Amino acid sequence: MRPAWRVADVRAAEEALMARLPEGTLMQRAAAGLARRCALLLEQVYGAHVTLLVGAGNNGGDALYAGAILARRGAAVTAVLLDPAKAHEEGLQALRQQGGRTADNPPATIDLLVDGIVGIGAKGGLRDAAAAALHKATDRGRRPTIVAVDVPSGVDVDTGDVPGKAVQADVTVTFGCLKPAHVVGPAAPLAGEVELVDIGLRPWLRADPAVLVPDRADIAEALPKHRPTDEKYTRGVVGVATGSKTYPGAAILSTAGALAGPTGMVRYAGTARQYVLQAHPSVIATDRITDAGRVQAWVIGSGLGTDAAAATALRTVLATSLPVVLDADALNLLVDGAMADLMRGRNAPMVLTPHDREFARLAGEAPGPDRVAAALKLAAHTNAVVLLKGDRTIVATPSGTAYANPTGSPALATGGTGDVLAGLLGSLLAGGLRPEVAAVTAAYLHGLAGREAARHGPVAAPDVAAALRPVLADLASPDAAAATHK
Ligand SMILES: NC(=O)C1=CN([C@@H]2O[C@H](COP(=O)(O)OP(=O)(O)OC[C@H]3O[C@@H](n4cnc5c(N)ncnc54)[C@H](OP(=O)(O)O)[C@@H]3O)[C@@H](O)[C@H]2O)[C@@H](O)CC1
Ligand SMILES: Nc1ncnc2c1ncn2[C@@H]1O[C@H](COP(=O)(O)OP(=O)(O)O)[C@@H](O)[C@H]1O
Ligand SMILES: [K+]
Repeated sequence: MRPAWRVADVRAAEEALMARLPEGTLMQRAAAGLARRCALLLEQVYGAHVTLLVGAGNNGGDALYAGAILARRGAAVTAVLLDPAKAHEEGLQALRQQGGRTADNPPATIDLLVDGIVGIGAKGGLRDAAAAALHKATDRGRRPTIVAVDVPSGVDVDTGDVPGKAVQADVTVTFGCLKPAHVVGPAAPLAGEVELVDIGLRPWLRADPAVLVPDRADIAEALPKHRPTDEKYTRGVVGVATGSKTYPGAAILSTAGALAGPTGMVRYAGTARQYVLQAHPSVIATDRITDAGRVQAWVIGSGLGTDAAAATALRTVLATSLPVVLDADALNLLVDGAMADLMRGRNAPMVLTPHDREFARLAGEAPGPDRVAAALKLAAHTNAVVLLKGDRTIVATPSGTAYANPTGSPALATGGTGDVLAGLLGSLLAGGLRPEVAAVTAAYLHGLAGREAARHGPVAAPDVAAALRPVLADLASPDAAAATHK
């Protein structure tokens, strides 16, 4: 897992580390890493045109020192100082010593633009002067490559919110550790590719990380391995109570998701039985949950409806002592609080899988700018693991741990993909994974499947279910456990 820390924790670690080092050491380390990446992005450093947007703090200092290194190697470096009186003095001196210059406006030619406007000291969206300079530097025939220093300026570093104008970077070079804005919320895609430069901070980061990001090896390790002694029941059986006469597609899609998972059998219980059997002959299907036979976990909700029969189905599932995935209409049925006693009485794990509108109905308010905090709050309140869907799906546990999925793809923004996710998640739960591990694994695989499906053209939900197979095959290959997230 790759951890991300909040600003206050980064500041505390920085202070502890700086106390043992000569002044300026950390900035030198940061600037060296930044300059190295900038040089790699330029075809040739000598003669390249580099512009630095330099703000009032140390973020601008990093940019100036990196600019000095590039200028020493022959780049034509121009610094646009957004607040000349507050620009990092020693950094500016270093740049000038290497032949760099300052200008009021971005020059006509820019190969590489370095965003040193603001880093972890940011408050609110980009200020007008910074936004205007950014506009002048980027709104031109050939947009320069943009490297953000530490974070793309204008984002909220702790939440990943983007409250106003912000930089869209191609690459972000960050120092010491990841921050939440690199991995959650609308800020994450603005960071582009994120490179973490080691400045020696890690041993001093003593607080719990704000959020954890799984990589490929984590997922490969979490997946249950088939054993030669296995038979269908030892691999776990998942029960799927989804769909209805009105929405049979949801039943087909959630069972498709479940069939791609690790369990040895999928049981379906509901009024879309005939449709499910037609689509998936290996499913054992009944009309009612009470007739379904033994399972190790239930998935309930997608396309179920919210009528009396749906409420009875939900009560039946909640009354079991089995792990349960609550999706879509099952979440809507929880809103009026009629099931609150049943929820409270449960010892077995529950995973709630809301999208933003379902979250708002359930929590009484939209997730808002801090999606991690919102998901954690609902998880604590319901004593369930919450999987809050989105580009960077969040998984939050009642005990306060949060994960951010890195594999999301906009290709998944199409009807029915959530049903596939719920089925897969149920299978992972029935396969014996802890609920948060099942949720993180399902979101990761689902995102990869969205990407895989998108390689072949426009994506519909059945394509995502089908793409889970090559994705799982790839992960199960012997070298997957050693690989890191690409
Ligand atoms: N931590 C570490 O280990 C290391 C940290 N390092 C580096 O230091 C950086 C943090 O530096 P920092 O503390 O000086 O703050 P920083 O982000 O430059 O911002 C300061 C100024 O920006 C302004 N400003 C605020 N909001 C704004 C907005 N929305 N739009 C425009 N401007 C805005 C505001 O100005 P003011 O209000 O004062 O006029 C404020 O004073 C960090 O990100 C990393 O790059 C590395 O060198 C080494 C190791
Ligand atoms: N822009 C996006 N980028 C990445 N993933 C997305 C995006 N939009 C939606 N998704 C994913 O697609 C799925 C949609 O689920 P959901 O909203 O429940 O759809 P449905 O109810 O139609 O099945 C979720 O897994 C969500 O994380
Ligand atoms: K920046």
